[in-house]
Amino acid sequence: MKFTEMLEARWNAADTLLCVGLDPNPARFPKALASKPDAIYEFCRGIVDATADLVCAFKPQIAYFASCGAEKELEAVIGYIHEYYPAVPVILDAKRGDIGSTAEHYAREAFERYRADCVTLSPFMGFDTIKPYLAYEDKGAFILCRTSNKGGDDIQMLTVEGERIYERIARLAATEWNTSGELGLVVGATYPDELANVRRIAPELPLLVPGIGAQGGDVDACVKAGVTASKGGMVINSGRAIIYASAEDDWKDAARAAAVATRDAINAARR
Ligand SMILES: O=C(O)c1cc(=O)[nH]c(=O)n1[C@@H]1O[C@H](COP(=O)(O)O)[C@@H](O)[C@H]1O
Repeated sequence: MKFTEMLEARWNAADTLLCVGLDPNPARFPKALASKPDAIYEFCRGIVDATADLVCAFKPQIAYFASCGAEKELEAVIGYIHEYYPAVPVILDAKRGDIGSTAEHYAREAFERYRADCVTLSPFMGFDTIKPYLAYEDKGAFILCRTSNKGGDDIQMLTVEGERIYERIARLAATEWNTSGELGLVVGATYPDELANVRRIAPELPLLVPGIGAQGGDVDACVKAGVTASKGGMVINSGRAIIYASAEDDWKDAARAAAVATRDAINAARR
């Protein structure tokens, strides 16, 4: 099944646009896990089990695993999601971008080694660096467009040939770059005006929207700005605000409660 079909099916079946970000930071783990050798895997598995019915996707961030030498745990977490929650797509947040011959290896890493359904990519080096991922016809890729951080202004807001760079990226991803039909865009919840603009340029593309929760993005504003005509089309990510809702013994229940509240706030905003 293609990534976009899987996402569409999940949006409809579970009635949720929430994505939980798996950004495991041992310094913030519950005390009960701190001394365990497989703490990263156990933490992610606990969060996955506590929230899977509430999400349209999980988004593991590769740096949190790689910085701890925990690539095997990342493989295992993604394998666990596929085995126990096969309807939930996994977006590997790797933000890759390199020349084609190297990109082929990054694509293999994401889709064959880690078995992700989708990956995040930087468009900075141009279309030939995106192409190797599109060769995996069923797999998705979210292209960075208008990122949630302040420094995103430095380049993404520059005007070139009458349009902002983020607008050009949105237009390319919606048209000539989208040869597989599996592209989406990353747009921060922290910039609802630009989010609305991206939605005008790309009326149907899936949008991965980080920046609610710990980064303070407004749920209501971002949902109203980013939904498609049929009130969907968004993968709204929250990481820290959900996965670190408690560091006590109730960490799984607290993560679930935070995820329920976030999913419900998103759904209230789109109805
Ligand atoms: O591509 C991303 O996921 C991403 C893009 C962006 O513009 N801003 C952004 O915060 N992210 C990622 O989204 C997650 C946000 O996590 P929280 O701020 O904890 O909800 C992190 O994994 C970031 O790396």
